[in-house]
Amino acid sequence: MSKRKLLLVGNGMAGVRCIEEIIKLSPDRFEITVFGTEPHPNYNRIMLSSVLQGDTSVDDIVLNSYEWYAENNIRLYTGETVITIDTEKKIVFTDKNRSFAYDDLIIATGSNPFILPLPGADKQGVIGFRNIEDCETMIRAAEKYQRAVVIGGGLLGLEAARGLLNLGMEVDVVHILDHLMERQLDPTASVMLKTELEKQGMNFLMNHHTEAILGKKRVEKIVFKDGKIVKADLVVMAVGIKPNIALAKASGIETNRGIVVNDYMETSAPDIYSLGECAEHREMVYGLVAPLWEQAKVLAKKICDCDAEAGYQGSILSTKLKVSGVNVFSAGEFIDSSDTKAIRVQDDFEGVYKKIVVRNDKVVGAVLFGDTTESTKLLNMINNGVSVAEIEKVNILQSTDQQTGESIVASIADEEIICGCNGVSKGDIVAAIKTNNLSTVSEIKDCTSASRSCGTCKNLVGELLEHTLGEAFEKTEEKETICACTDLTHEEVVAAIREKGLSHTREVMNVLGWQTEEGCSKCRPAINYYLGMVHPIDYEDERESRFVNERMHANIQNNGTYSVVPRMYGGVTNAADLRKIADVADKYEIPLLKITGGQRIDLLGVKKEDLPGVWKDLDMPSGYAYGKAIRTVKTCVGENFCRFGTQDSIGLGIALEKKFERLNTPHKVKMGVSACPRNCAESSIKDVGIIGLDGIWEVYVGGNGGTDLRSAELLCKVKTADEVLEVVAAFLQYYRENAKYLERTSHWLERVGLDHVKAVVIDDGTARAQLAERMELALAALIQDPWKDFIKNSKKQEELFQTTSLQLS
Ligand SMILES: Cc1cc2nc3c(=O)[nH]c(=O)nc-3n(C[C@H](O)[C@H](O)[C@H](O)COP(=O)(O)OP(=O)(O)OC[C@H]3O[C@@H](n4cnc5c(N)ncnc54)[C@H](O)[C@@H]3O)c2cc1C
Ligand SMILES: NC(=O)c1ccc[n+]([C@@H]2O[C@H](COP(=O)([O-])OP(=O)(O)OC[C@H]3O[C@@H](n4cnc5c(N)ncnc54)[C@H](O)[C@@H]3O)[C@@H](O)[C@H]2O)c1
Ligand code: SF4
Ligand code: FES
Repeated sequence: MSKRKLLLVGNGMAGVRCIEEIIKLSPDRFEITVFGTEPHPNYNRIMLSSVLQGDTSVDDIVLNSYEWYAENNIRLYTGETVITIDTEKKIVFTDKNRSFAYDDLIIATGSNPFILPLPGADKQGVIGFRNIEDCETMIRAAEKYQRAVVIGGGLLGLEAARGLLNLGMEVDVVHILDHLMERQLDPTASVMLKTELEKQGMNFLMNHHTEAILGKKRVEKIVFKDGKIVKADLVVMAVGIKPNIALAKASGIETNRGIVVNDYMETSAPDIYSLGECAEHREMVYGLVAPLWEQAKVLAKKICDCDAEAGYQGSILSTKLKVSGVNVFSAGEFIDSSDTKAIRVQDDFEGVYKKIVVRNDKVVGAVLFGDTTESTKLLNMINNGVSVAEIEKVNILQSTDQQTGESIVASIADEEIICGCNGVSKGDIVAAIKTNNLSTVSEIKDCTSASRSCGTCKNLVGELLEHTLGEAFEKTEEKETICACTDLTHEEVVAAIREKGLSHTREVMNVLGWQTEEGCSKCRPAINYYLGMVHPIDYEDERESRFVNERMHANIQNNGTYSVVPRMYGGVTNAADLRKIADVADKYEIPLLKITGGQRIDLLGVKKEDLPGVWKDLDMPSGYAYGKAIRTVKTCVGENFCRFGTQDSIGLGIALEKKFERLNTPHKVKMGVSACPRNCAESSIKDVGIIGLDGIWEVYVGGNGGTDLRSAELLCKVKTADEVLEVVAAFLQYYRENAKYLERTSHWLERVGLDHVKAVVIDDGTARAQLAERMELALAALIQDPWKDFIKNSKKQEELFQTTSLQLS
């Protein structure tokens, strides 16, 4: 039976979550294609506040990597916007003049920030806060400018303001009303919040109505209705959001504030569904993630023809402010009304305020400030309409452990939600712990998604783990296992491979009692690496256990094309190679040639089916730009041409690259060789960096120029290039044998310490010689260049391009 074509418009949190649910229910039912305007895979938008506040990086908030799409056979078009839908012919049209037919279509286009239509709102430096680009704009502005104004004292405005303060800016928050977060807090909590944030350095302009934004090209000042003026180098508008309904409207689908859907997320057009912030259900549009998870489950069941039961019934909203040092929670109806009664506890000494709102003996809303321990319990009471008639009212506001000495998790029912951000219940977590023998919070995160987003439920998840494991908890908590498929750590798996002589992946999994049949995308590449490292001569690399870029020998790009980087030893090229590259670029219409940071030429935008032809015509070795392997050796000009040069940096760089090329390592390894301390090859931020002085080479290790910037540390000084090669061989072999898979040299060195590495690699001559010997063995066993191997081997071509037949001319 041919698969139905499922198109998702909107590569964001709601849409992709729905695809995940669909794949769980019916993995082979659909041929899936996803379009996203943003040039990124799906990421955790919630965490942008944490990125801005410096608590995490953009790389760490990716929810579904490009590999995930490839592994699930999902065609992804990033940077491409669907502009209209022909609902009769069932075709979508994109801004790249392409059209795609569908059987089923999901619209999950989210929201746009509301930008106040003020004079001057189009000036440079006036932005919303919605995506990675906005976040990066703020980070860049903070490097150059001093004064930021955030308009809007809601959740987003306050989280943005905290981030800008962390970035060193002075921040004014302009709020139109008397009270901050009036949509979530009562006046008492709001005043306490303002006091706390003022202590943190935020300045508030309450009751201020912005009239205009002034400045030449860039914003310089803002003016208020009362004539007051404040200086501003950056203005962030956080005054609410508008559902993004442009596509639905342009396509004749019924819209109101959002895209109108029924309880099964069906729109007015046949086979078109909608969910997330763009959808309007029973006259409600939501601006938080919890409702989206419920909608995603219902829609996945509907679209897979499973019983979607009563459908989506709407959600009760709850929020937590993500500003460090401030605990604020709000849920349901938090303002008193004539038919409600409230229980309040206020402790001005401790800065704690708790209020619950009760109607007809049922909790219908709550506000907590200062101590939010009870948030999960209260949210579940609200969601489940629990009667409090028989409960001593004030006890509801006390931790269960204060009353009974027991952890709060004991009193939570199985169906109650522990992680609101990801919709994970206590029952889900307990079942995951028991079925998969989970022993850490991080394993629970991998397995269930609980604590994957804002992280405020982490403590509760930890308590639940402790409660579920009981006696066993202490013993296992600190252990960092490879993944949820096993209880074993990286070190234990490597030791077992050595001791038991295990020689292939299946054997490792069977003998070591893996809890899943096929392993997962974390353990399979790791086992494959460890087997190759332990048995360099006999082990046959398992291509299917490698990440998609390594399987393809090229880097997949955000539009589904590939980038190809040929090797240029030491960053040195010649006229013949440049001519070949130019001819290949012309022949295959390669849209972009770019010099990389490692001094190589990157051919970007190569079509998958052109890869073999490109490799054949280039007739150059692979630069391994896609591999967990030795990447580039960057060199400076050195003594041959530079007047400061003391040594032959190019010669040494080429020798290093030729010696170690194609070597598999736990993570990528970059090197640099400079011929004087001016360090033009940036040796001090390389995994291995060499700096030449008169008659001496200094060898530095553990540097990193990426997200976790780290200076390399001096390992040793040697006199000759041969000694450099020997020391580097010993260092790399020690790293290969002892680091965890996917651990960069910088993290590994921080974990084990430079002194330890020096003691083995430098001070102990015997150990160094043995390491260098084992390195020689590994180098001798290296396969030939993968591109050359590939163009000669038709079986490999078939495997690689299962669906595309290739003719090599
Ligand atoms: C900084 C910040 C912090 C937040 N913190 C929290 C929090 O702590 N808790 C919480 O519950 N919620 C929070 N939210 C809200 C939460 O992120 C959203 O509710 C959620 O992302 C909505 O998901 P969505 O898929 O509906 O929309 P989005 O995640 O916005 O995804 C929609 C995607 O569709 C794309 N798109 C739009 N039109 C088209 C088109 N025509 N063609 C192709 N692609 C298109 C958009 O570019 C976008 O990438 C926060 C939001 C922000 C901005
Ligand atoms: N922690 C979280 O849960 C979290 C964090 C960030 C964003 N979000 C979500 O993202 C969305 C956007 O957040 P938001 O804070 O922009 O929306 P919001 O609607 O919650 O708050 C906007 C605030 O701006 C104020 N405002 C409106 N017009 C104004 C004006 N002219 N001048 C000054 N103030 C004005 C409003 O009074 C309101 O308090 C919301 O759906 C929110 O729930 C949630
Ligand atoms: S590092 Fe020194 S020798 Fe090398 S190019 Fe720069 S200045 Fe010249
Ligand atoms: S509540 Fe936010 S990650 Fe769990």
